Amino acid sequence: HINLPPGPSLLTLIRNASELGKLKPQHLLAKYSKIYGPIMHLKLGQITTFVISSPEIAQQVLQTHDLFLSDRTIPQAVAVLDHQHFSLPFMPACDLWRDLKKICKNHLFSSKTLDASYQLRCNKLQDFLCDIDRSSKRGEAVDIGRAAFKTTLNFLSNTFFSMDFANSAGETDEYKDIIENLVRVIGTPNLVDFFPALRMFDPQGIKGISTTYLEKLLQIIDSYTTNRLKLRESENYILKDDMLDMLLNISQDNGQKMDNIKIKHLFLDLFVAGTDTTSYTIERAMAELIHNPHVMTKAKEELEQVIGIGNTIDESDITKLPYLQAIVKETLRLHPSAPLLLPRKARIDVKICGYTIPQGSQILVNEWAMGRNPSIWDNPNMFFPERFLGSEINFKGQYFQFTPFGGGRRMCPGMPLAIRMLHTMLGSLINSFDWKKENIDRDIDQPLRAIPIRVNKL
Ligand code: HEM
Repeated sequence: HINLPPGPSLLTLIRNASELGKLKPQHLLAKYSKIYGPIMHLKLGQITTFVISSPEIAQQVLQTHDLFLSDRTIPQAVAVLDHQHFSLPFMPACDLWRDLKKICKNHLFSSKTLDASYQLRCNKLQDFLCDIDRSSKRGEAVDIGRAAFKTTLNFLSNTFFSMDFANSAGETDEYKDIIENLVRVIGTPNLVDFFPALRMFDPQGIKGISTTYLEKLLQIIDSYTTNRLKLRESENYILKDDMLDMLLNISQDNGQKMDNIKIKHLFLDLFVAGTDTTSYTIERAMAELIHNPHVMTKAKEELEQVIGIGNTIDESDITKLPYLQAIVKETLRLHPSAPLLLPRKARIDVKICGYTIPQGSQILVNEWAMGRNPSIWDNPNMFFPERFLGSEINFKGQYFQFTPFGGGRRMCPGMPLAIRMLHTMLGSLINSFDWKKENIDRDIDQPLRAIPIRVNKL
């Protein structure tokens, strides 16, 4: 006997489908949750989806039943060029996934590795501030999302390959185009995923777009890997402190664990998962700060006291800056860059709150809706970092009202690097410049353009 929770009928779903043009999926699902409750189901074509929007039920998914709910549904946008077989975020929780996750935890994102590549990121932070200084001298507005994207991309390409990917505005735009298109097509509800018979027709053109951009990025990564392999053949080659040499060493020692194909697909996922999320968070944080000048002032006061006005933030300063940390948390609460986390899939039938989640169904945790729920947060729509001061809530996956990096086995492995990038970039933007919005009538939800004014060091 299968006991499903309530949910909208097929007719309601079809009727509301047109709203998806105006509303994002998480907004529409939040509207449904208000009607049908914190665990509801939607059946469309071959996929039954469960949407969770309460911390207690999120805990059941991300912790209690994590073992059986840790596979993924694979969107067709990912199932091209064999990527589904190698994709860390989308493969099921299989042996290869366990190996890759272990490599991420113990090697790629360990404190030791991140400390070793710290100087490379410092240099990129200086380039970021120089770019903004140039705009400041010209009195020009900065497109914050684009500037943060360029720096995040170069943080990652230096941490991975010891080199800049984006040297010019043209290169930045090329990578931004590739990664934004991939994130968009992977996140777009695709009719083919619900009605596989439509696969041949690719009615929304999603497969075509994702093939084009995945191919481009795989080729770029492949050329860097091939180049490095040639360099490593030389007798006097000195190993670099980056992730590529670390993975090539693992592959040399154990070709079954790691090889060039796995390396290529892994880096692709790390670039796609790491750049858009981090730069979006920086852009939203700056939009909130410019909109809430008293928060900006308080953040500047803390930075002035701890590191001195106009100085650049060091990764080791982060723990001394509780208000800056609270700003990052508050931004992730209101603007989670993965608003529905990533879809999970039930390996077997699982019982939650007396309801059955049948094997094969998809589970979405609506992080966005929980972040704005008035029964969880006082004045949820207010940007109020103070709510996190003196609170033990963090984003490490144990507080289920706030899991912007997910939780359980599938939690984000890039979080330690994301934390370093977010705080140093945001802290330096606040401490080195005053900011004026280019167009005060522009809505807070729109992409941010702001004019920097360099602050003088004391
Ligand atoms: C603000 C920054 C970031 C946010 C908010 C974020 C958020 C997330 C979330 C919500 C998930 C899904 C977790 C789940 O299913 O429970 C995830 C997975 C993942 N993230 Fe991140 N992420 C960020 C940065 C990064 C960075 C910098 C990297 C790597 C360079 C990265 C790599 C990954 C990977 C590989 C996965 C898949 C893990 C798996 O399926 O086992 N992320 N991230």
